[in-house]
Amino acid sequence: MTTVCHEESGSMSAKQDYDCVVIGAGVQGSFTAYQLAKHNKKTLLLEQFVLPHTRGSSHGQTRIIRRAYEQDIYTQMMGEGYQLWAQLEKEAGVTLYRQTGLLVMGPETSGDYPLVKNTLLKNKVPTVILSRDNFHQHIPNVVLSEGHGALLDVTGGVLFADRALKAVQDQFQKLGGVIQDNEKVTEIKPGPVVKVTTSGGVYQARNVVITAGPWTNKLLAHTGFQLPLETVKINVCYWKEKTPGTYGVKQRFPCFVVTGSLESKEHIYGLPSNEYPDLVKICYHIGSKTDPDYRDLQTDTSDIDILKRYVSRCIPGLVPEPAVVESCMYTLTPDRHFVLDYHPNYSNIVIGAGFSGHGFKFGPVIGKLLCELSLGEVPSFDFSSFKIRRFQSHMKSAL
Ligand SMILES: Cc1cc2nc3c(=O)[nH]c(=O)nc-3n(C[C@H](O)[C@H](O)[C@H](O)COP(=O)(O)OP(=O)(O)OC[C@H]3O[C@@H](n4cnc5c(N)ncnc54)[C@H](O)[C@@H]3O)c2cc1C
Ligand SMILES: O=C(O)[C@@H]1CCCC=N1
Repeated sequence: MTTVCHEESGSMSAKQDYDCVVIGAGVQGSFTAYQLAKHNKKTLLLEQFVLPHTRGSSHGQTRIIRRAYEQDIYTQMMGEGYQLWAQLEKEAGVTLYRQTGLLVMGPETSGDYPLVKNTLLKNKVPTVILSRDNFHQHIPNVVLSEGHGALLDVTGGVLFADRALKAVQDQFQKLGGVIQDNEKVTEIKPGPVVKVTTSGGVYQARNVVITAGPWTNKLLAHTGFQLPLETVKINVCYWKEKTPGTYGVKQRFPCFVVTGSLESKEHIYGLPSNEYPDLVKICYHIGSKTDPDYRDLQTDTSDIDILKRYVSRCIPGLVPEPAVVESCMYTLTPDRHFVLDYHPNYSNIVIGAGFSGHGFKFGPVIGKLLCELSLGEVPSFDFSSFKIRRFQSHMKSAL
């Protein structure tokens, strides 16, 4: 059992016991805590900021959901992902997903486009391949670049991100889970019982899950370990429609990604106008290095220049100057694949990190896996691609 103490006027007063403490209430920590509570574990979810907040990676109204990926593993994980999102919609009585389709465009014979096409077809995902001749008929108001292929992942769409985070946190609390926000974890003392100190108290638990997004290495430093992670700031740009509704979610305009190649460095994605009237979200997938505690001091806007050129060339119905710019962060691994694993030195500490700018859609699947790892259960999918040992050479040089 777990003892929880709070320092009040210098004295320590005992509070509730917990089986597991989850650190970080972004999408991954919230789904992990929810799964643990579903398994009747007394779970505490700690968050440094007052919820909801906009300082990490999970805020904002929308995210893309898709099965279109270069690698089978993600396409297959999303098979279960869609089911788990639908389950949460049912439990919480809210709509979290809107199907729009995902338009994938990119150099037809090089880079990621042919890999994505192959994965979709191999995994029998409903897909429409668009020819240059019929592209305009299906997707008016978008210019397909010379040499690019185009296809539609029919399952793609928009996830209502803020609403989803609230829904999963509410369900967690309904199951008896406890959220303590405005409590920053300042120390982790590993051991058979892990001691977690926050700005508000001291907690002990047999199991801890670290889902701290861009702050992961700051927390892991307390355990004498570092992952090869890099945090980057993304300028989240919204572009005004010249004619309102041209690219609207109600007009069934799809989400889209432009895949890159060695020759074409465009890694761009967009979502239909929805959350702000007449504004389409279009971002560049490569950001500038930042410290999560000083995100606003990173003022590089070279990504916006790339986007302006792309918008004026390929999305002619938009004003090629962003009307709104917000901020968000990616936590990148060297290979852009996730970290889902036990701490290398402490088997009762589980780490979920490095979601590399594409983790939101997987939240329900990742929560399930991190819960299984924390409970010592056999994982329901093969997570070998996400293990820490793949970074052996990076870690040696980092330490
Ligand atoms: C601009 C942008 C667009 C994206 N688009 C998509 C998309 O279309 N589709 C998609 O699937 N994914 C997308 N992603 C990626 C996705 O949003 C992230 O992978 C995901 O949100 C990561 O969640 P997380 O829980 O790991 O991190 P976070 O959301 O950052 O959560 C970590 C939490 O830990 C808390 N924390 C950290 N340190 C402490 C501490 N010491 N004590 C207490 N709490 C602490 C933080 O405050 C934070 O709330 C996008 C990301 C960005 C930035
Ligand atoms: O994860 C996603 O689907 C989006 C789109 C591609 C780039 C990053 N995030």
